Amino acid sequence: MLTQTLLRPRLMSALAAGPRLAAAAAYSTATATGDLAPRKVLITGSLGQLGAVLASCFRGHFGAENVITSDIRRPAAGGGEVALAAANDGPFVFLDVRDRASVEKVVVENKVDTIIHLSALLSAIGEREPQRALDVNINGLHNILEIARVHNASVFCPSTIGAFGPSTPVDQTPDLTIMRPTTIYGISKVHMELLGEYYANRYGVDFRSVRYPGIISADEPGGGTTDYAIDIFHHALKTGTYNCFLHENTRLPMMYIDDCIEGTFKFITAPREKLTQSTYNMGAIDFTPAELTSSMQRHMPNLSVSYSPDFRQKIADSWPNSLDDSSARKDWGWDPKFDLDSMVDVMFKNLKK
Ligand SMILES: NC(=O)c1ccc[n+]([C@@H]2O[C@H](COP(=O)([O-])OP(=O)(O)OC[C@H]3O[C@@H](n4cnc5c(N)ncnc54)[C@H](O)[C@@H]3O)[C@@H](O)[C@H]2O)c1
Ligand SMILES: C[C@@H](O)[C@H](N)C(=O)O
Repeated sequence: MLTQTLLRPRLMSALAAGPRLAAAAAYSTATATGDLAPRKVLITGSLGQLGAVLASCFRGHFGAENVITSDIRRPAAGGGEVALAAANDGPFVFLDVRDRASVEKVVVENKVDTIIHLSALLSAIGEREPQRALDVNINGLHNILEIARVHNASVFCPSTIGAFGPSTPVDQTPDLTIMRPTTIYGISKVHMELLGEYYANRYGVDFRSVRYPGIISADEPGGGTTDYAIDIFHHALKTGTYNCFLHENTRLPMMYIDDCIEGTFKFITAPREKLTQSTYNMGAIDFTPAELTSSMQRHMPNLSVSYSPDFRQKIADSWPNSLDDSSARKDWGWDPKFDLDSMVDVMFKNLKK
């Protein structure tokens, strides 16, 4: 398997250009597996927690002008440097994924061949607004798959540990198992996994998905159940205290953003023939709020955390403790690097900056 790490001239000039561009370019060193042929990429939901960073990674490899970012909102002041860069460092268009004609126009006019479909309502916000979650997560996906079928584009759309449910085996949850989620988010993601596979088998669409755990980064999270693991850092640095919305012993699978981006880029660029399934578990670390607190107390011995579980506790209780990701490791070389302590160290380093 051809593996290459590229530190492109574009990254070198971004680093020379100053801190904002350098922040955006930081992810362009991700490793590709195999196919680095030129691509024309459309990313939906680009201003969210993952989209901004993925856009930076793809622009670093394929050129800013070849990666169109899009969202239903404009980058807000205070939305973070990487989110601003996602909109400002290359083409950005306003797109509502529920509006098929608008998405299709962008794909056709720009000869897009790769769609990274990130627009979604996450687990907690989905339970607050189930009808809007259905609309965005289901109708948006239908539009993307149809456009990909008609215009011969590949699709990457992430799934989640939220696709599992209370009857799923909780430890080392395998790729193929009982999937009866109880949130609208999880139901929409199981639908996405199955429909994507149908489009692959029936129409030959190159559809790929991974089940991410909770992703931890310095950027603002989008309204999920794993958000506590980000919020806690911000509160700790501002006030030295945090009131966690999950119970102290709630174990969930998690992953640091650098591993997420590195793995996602590897997966999307992996040769098709290496893949034996359309959706893969992507595990990394797992911990409880109490364990995260202990690790953070290495930096802040006086950090004080209290616990007031709310409606998100029920969601968390329906998800796995840890994932079996052996197929991802075997098929396309998934190899996460961050453990709990190294993730905490880098989060403090970045946030203090
Ligand atoms: N962040 C995580 O921990 C995590 C874990 C597992 C899976 N995922 C998946 O990764 C993807 C991205 O997640 P994220 O954390 O960046 O989410 P996010 O909530 O931060 O970003 C989602 C983006 O979608 C946009 N959006 C909402 N409705 C839209 C519409 N109608 N049209 C176009 N855009 C719309 C929002 O404005 C937002 O910027 C999602 O599919 C999510 O399910 C994320
Ligand atoms: C796990 C993931 O899908 C998201 N962070 C959520 O909690 O909803």
